[in-house]
Amino acid sequence: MFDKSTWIKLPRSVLQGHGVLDDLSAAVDELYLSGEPFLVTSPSPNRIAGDRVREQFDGISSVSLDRASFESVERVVDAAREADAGYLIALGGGKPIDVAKMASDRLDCGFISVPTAASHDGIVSGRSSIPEGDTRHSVAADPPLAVVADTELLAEAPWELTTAGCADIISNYTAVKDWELAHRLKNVEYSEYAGALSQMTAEMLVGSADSIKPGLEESAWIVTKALVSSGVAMSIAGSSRPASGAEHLFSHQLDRIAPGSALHGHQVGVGSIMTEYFHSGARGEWTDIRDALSTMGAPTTADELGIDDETIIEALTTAHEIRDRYTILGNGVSEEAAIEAATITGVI
Ligand SMILES: NC(=O)C1=CN([C@@H]2O[C@H](COP(=O)(O)OP(=O)(O)OC[C@H]3O[C@@H](n4cnc5c(N)ncnc54)[C@H](O)[C@@H]3O)[C@@H](O)[C@H]2O)C=CC1
Ligand SMILES: O=C(CO)COP(=O)(O)O
Ligand SMILES: [Zn+2]
Repeated sequence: MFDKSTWIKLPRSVLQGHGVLDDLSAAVDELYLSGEPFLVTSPSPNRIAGDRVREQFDGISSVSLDRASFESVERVVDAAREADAGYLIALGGGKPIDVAKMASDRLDCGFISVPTAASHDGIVSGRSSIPEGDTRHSVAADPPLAVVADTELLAEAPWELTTAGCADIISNYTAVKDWELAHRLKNVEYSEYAGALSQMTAEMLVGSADSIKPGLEESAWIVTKALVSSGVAMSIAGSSRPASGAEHLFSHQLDRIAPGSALHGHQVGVGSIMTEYFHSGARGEWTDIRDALSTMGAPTTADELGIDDETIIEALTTAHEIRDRYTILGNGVSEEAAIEAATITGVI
């Protein structure tokens, strides 16, 4: 008997372009939702674009969060219940979007993703990435019902947020290699479609590197398209595997031991240089990853991340502990091997 089955969940609408934030209520109308909207945001996005949302949804209740945590999810669930919300609107970077994604799952309602930064590929994905104690949970949740990505707003965000988005996409190269490795060695389920889409997304972004420059709205356009595509790859896979390998484990570990030091995308980019070295050796493709990051203005060294060498080595040697996800790090790299990789690649 043929017993395979899959359920791919994707957004119904993706609006991307200049000024589309003002079409948010029209996009919501198209979804035939019932009940009141509830806004989930964080301080800077709220200051920058909160009023443009409030103008379209009279009297909308909201919560502004400082961090992504299970406690923040509970706060949103309680406040949204109190406001009798029918659906959530997530406005901001990766953190409010991840929290709203998980809260909407708990509340059994939909949410709309309104990114204010092209900084991460969780804009569209059906995963929520939430730290807790010594681990990091990649929680299955429904993807947004709609995504409203205003390239005018995204282009006005600090440039480093856009370079973080570029680096989150470039890290797909090593994430896919880790996934293939886990498939070969551990029989982890692998999707050719999701793997190919994720890799192609990284290749297309690198191919457009010359058009990714500060002050160009087209940059926000190109990067956001790539972030959407990478999120779709995660939805096809039903896992963050296509976009999250050992370089993400390294970044999650940095979040634990050096919280708030650097942006998620920048950390995974630097991680990718070193994990590519582990995959293919001194003459391997790590130089391509480093050069692509550097062309787009993303950090390639510990110094540029603002993190000291010892912390980089600690994160690299302990990254495999953060979650049960087989990668090139296997059961852990030794301190000597980590120092050699970080030194040869110029990270430290
Ligand atoms: N669920 C998923 O599939 C994925 C989740 N993530 C998660 O997303 C998070 C990383 O996303 P980030 O956006 O880097 O984090 P973030 O939400 O903390 O944003 C970074 C900073 O940029 C500020 N910001 C956002 N938009 C701005 C604007 N227009 N102008 C000025 N400041 C602005 C925020 O207030 C914050 O201080 C991590 O927690 C990561 O684990 C990342 C990728 C995929
Ligand atoms: O950041 C991600 C993809 O870019 C996904 O996050 P996780 O590593 O938590 O699954
Ligand atoms: Zn990421």
